[in-house]
Amino acid sequence: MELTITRPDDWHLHLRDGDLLKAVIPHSANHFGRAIVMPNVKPPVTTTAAAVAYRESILSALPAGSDFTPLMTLYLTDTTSPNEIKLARKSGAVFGVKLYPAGATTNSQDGVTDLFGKCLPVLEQMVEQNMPLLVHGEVTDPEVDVFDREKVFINTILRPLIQRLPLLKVVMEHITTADAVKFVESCKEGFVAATVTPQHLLLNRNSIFQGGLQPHNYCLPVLKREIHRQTIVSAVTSGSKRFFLGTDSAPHDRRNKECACGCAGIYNSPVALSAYAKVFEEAGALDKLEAFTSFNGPDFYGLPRNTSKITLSKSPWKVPDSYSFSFGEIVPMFAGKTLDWKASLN
Ligand SMILES: NC(=O)N[C@@H](CC(=O)O)C(=O)O
Ligand SMILES: [Zn+2]
Ligand SMILES: [Zn+2]
Repeated sequence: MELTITRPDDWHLHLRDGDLLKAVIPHSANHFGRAIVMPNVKPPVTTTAAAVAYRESILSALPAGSDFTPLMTLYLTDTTSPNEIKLARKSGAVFGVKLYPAGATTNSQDGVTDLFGKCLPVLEQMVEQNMPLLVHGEVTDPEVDVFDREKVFINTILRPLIQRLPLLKVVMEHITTADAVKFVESCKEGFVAATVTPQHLLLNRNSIFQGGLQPHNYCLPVLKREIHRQTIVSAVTSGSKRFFLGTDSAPHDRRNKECACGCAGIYNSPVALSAYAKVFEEAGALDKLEAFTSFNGPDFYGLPRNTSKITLSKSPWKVPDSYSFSFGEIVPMFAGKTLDWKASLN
């Protein structure tokens, strides 16, 4: 069986920098036309100038002949100025501003401590400039159970934010709960949308503990109960325009995953399209796959859809146990497993 679809984009991607960037970028460039590149590198990309420089380094790390296009983002801080948003829009290189609640996830320590107290003028300028806010939607209060952090974030931050700024475009990144699905579906279409990762469509929280601790299935927001996974699958395969592909592919060196205090993040770029195809096939919704992978994202961002194509074929392939580089190793999602669908650019 073969399926030819418009080339997908990845609306949530961590490309890192330096050697790691060079190591992982071919896996994205092989399949995706564009990607929204997350700004949580060290130091974080907090200015337009830094975003433009980061973009240059991504372009120079690309394999020869690749036409992959990085879409840059700014890392919102307590001190980001409204003028920075104007500069971002003017640059033509920046397509979103990322909200990391301080301490919520990898390299979020410079993130926002008080969104309403510190960032309202910036958010108002984002409405003005039609600049989307991309949200890591979890509260950081240590009193809140780690499995409830997304739900509490929706109720205490997101809902009030949208009431206050109904014209702000918001992408709830990497949604993990039925609460998030319900919330996104309750908002005005075209203003609030969500990205969905392969892991939150195919795995539930059992997979973190199956047969012993599985660090390579640990990401944030952490995997949830099966009922949440099923609700997200239904939403995504329903054909709704509010949900689109964002892998959240987040490479970490094996040594930083398999240790006493392992990093959060799943490296899924090499397997993402195979994984999404499996989800839509199992739901009997392969006819809805292309909208999710290739239409809903650009439509939301107001960008043209890609014109080139990719073919997904039912030809089983074995995912490598790991990818080795001079500096270390990265273990991908579904390492060592055989996947049914294979993607290749036309
Ligand atoms: N998703 C993750 O578990 N990790 C991401 C950060 C993020 O997207 O929250 C990373 O940068 O490693
Ligand atoms: Zn995140
Ligand atoms: Zn991410």
